Amino acid sequence: MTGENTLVEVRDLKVHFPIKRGVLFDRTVGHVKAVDGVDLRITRGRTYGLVGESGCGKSTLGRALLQLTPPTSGEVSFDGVELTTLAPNKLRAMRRRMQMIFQDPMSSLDPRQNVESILTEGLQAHGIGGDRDGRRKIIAETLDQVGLPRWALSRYPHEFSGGQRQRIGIARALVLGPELIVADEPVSALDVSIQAQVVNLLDELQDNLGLTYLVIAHDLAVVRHISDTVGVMYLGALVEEAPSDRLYTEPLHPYTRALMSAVPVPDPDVEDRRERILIAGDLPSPANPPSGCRFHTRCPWAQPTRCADERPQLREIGDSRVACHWAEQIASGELRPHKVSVQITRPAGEGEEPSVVSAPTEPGSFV
Ligand SMILES: Nc1ncnc2c1ncn2[C@@H]1O[C@H](COP(=O)(O)OP(=O)(O)OP(=O)(O)O)[C@@H](O)[C@H]1O
Repeated sequence: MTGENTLVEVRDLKVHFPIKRGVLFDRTVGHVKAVDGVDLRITRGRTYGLVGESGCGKSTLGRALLQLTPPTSGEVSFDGVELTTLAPNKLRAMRRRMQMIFQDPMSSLDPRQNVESILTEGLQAHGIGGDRDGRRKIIAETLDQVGLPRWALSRYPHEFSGGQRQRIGIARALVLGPELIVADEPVSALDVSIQAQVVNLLDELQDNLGLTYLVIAHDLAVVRHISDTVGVMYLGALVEEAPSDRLYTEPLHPYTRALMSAVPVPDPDVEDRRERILIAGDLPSPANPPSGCRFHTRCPWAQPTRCADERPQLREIGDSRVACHWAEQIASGELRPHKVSVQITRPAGEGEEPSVVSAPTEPGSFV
């Protein structure tokens, strides 16, 4: 049952894209299983961060949640209303309450429209604000909220810096008074110095307006700062979900452990001696995912039983949810990793190049 504070609930969501072949007649020869059975809940007023490497299905999940990409199966409820079966006119009205922010505002903003026109468009489409004066009032408030000056209204997207353009993108979403914002890589196109400003703005807007966020990012640092809960995706499915701090201090799934081991540590001494878990092999194709646990082909802890033939479901361990048959035994050290390289970066001495030393892992050395 949907809890009182749950704004979004996703159940067994799948998005399979057909792979077509043929010159005269399109033949479906397979499916890219971009999202393949995701369950998650987003609490009202909170931020859910979604991480995972490129191609794991994060953007497709975000778009399917907003019904911008039609799901193949599964359910998405928003404030208790099932979206997947909603009549198009009702869905349109619902869309005002769910907005999206994109990675690259330059490609998502029409270069021929000035800022006023960009912000007016949505208001008109949804019949918000009444007459011109009413709309202007809403737009002026929105500009204040995102920290853009009034003179911005008559300017065009190319006249702004990357950070300011992202503020325009945020204003375009905000002007409609949404409750949920799906932010797909909101800062990854920006200079590092600007990223923090935009992340802080999103934080501030959440505090002031009670917004709920789904933030999609490959950068674990961005997600950690902003998220209450983080979900880790691998090949179309969640492998772990936990309160943000818990995920970073006690990752339980082997894939999460590997991702975390790649995050730089601010202390240079620790950083120099930091061990990295290297995941073997390439990301398998989502058109032909491995049987059983999708990660078993690359997992340093893969076991001869269960992993290859039994797909692990997300199950609760403490306040995390983990899709690994062996999570407890891995956490306790009972199971040791195998055939893994640990990489230690040695700092360069004077006149030397920094060197990377790879060595076979002592069993359990990074448990
Ligand atoms: N419209 C589409 N038609 C066919 N395949 C698609 C389509 N959109 C995405 N895919 C495929 O689905 C998989 C997941 O893509 P998606 O963009 O959701 O991943 P992602 O984790 O957001 O990656 P990135 O960060 O690179 O965008 C990829 O293999 C991608 O090629």
